[in-house]
Amino acid sequence: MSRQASRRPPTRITIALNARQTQRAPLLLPANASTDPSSPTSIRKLVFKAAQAKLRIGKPSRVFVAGFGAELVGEEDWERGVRNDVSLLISAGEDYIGVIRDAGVHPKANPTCPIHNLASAAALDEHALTQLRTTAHSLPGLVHAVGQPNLHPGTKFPIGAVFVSQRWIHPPLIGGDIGCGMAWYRTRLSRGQVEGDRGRKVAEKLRGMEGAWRTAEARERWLEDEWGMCGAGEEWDGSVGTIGAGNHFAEIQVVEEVEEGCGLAEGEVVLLVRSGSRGYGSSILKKYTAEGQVSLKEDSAEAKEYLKEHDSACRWAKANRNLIALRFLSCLEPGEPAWSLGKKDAHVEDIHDARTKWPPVVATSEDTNERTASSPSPGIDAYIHRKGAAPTLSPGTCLPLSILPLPGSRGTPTLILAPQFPSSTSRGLDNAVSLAHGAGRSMSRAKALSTLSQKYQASSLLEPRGGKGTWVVCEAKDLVFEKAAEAYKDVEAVGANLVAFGAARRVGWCRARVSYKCRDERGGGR
Ligand SMILES: Nc1nc2c(ncn2[C@@H]2O[C@H](COP(=O)(O)O)[C@@H](O)[C@H]2O)c(=O)[nH]1
Ligand SMILES: [Mn+2]
Repeated sequence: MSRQASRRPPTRITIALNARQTQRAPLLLPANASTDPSSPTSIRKLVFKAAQAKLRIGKPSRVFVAGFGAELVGEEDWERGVRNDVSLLISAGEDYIGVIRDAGVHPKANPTCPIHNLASAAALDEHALTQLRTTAHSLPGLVHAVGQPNLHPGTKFPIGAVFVSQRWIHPPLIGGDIGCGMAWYRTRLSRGQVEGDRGRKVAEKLRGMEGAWRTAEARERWLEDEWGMCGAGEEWDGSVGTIGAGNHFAEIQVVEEVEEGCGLAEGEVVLLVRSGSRGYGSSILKKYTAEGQVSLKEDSAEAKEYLKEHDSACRWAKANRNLIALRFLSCLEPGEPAWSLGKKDAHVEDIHDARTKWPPVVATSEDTNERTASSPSPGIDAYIHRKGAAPTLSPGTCLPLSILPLPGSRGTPTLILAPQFPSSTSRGLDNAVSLAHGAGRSMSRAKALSTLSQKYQASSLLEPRGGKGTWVVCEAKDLVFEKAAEAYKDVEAVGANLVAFGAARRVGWCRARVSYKCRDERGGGR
């Protein structure tokens, strides 16, 4: 077991008999258990062993996810299906028993919901496409679905997808990382200070980013914005200012090329932060899906509460990104007065707001209140659910955001995209006023770990080579491979899809010099 794996918390699941679901038992899965069912240390073996001992099932042979009925067969199924608090039903060979508990989920609820697929044939993942179609046609109230070119499979619902609904809200289509987004922050560093071997020195300076920031009072103050407090209590607020798991990162990038007037300048050094609402967002998702429900009726008390909490988590996520940036920039630019004040306003951010009018109304800068001729009818209230996608309109004003980042991976470029609203896309309606917010995975984490750890020495993935790559701070060995550049789709192809569709223009690109994921702050070096 690696040192890092032993430090990761175990996954809490429940196992139950498929044939008699009242017979159940809790089970803790160690972090180093493998999702590969053929491995001697597989989760499947642990689950079967526990089922024999605790549930007294003679010959367990099949496993289903309770409430969904999805069978866990291959490695990808195990990787997607096993999460904290999931209930697995163990079968002795019989088919899944039980109703699909999702409130309002009917296979033909929406047979006519239009689906726009922005991905080219080369990037298509059949499983993700099936999830996109099934979701669009089964959840109530969906009026529009979009597969972005970063489309890839999720546990049940796809990632890199946008779903627009009326009268219904579907929290799982947003997921647990509510408000996950990106922001570029200006730095005062010059290109020369981060180029080549100097990048290593910059990486060395990045310390003190892990763990709680300052005191509980300081964190509470940080979580106050123009609308008041968005703090969620110490259990969650303790992690504000930390990057967290998943594909989150903070990266020092040089703007290699950019069109004038976009808000970034060629040659400048920027910090790109990607993070979300950490444990707070996932606690909200859990709360509203605890009974296995997927859909909330817009006028229900639950839906109203969810929206309130969703908005608060979006504000929390934004405060989190700002604080991460503060922590980084105060290492890099000690004494910089703007940073000692805390918040620096020179940044571009994708802002999440679920509510909108449908069809969307793209405002012009001349008059943000007047509808453009392109919007065919006064909109009706709708909800845009984005997972792995970013909005292209600023909430409130409905003005187009000038630029959005499209990060590839720690070793490949981040494209600078300008959202477009041509009539060929019905003024942004076809792509649901959203763009892919990353290249997306081409390999599951498990596959990346098993194949890339055979192919590369970890150290070779942590340094730039031949003008490519970046200095990487990633002191968790598994993550070196799971997040290697090869585990992601080709960002240029994903960007080209968006451009070909008419959803964006490529106005420039950045290359990372230092990419920060996590540091072992208990004394270990790289
Ligand atoms: N520039 C970087 N891009 C990265 C890194 N790790 C992942 N990524 C890209 O961003 C998205 C993350 O999206 P998510 O919704 O899956 O969180 C991912 O698809 C990659 O394309 C990185 O270290 N640097
Ligand atoms: Mn996220």
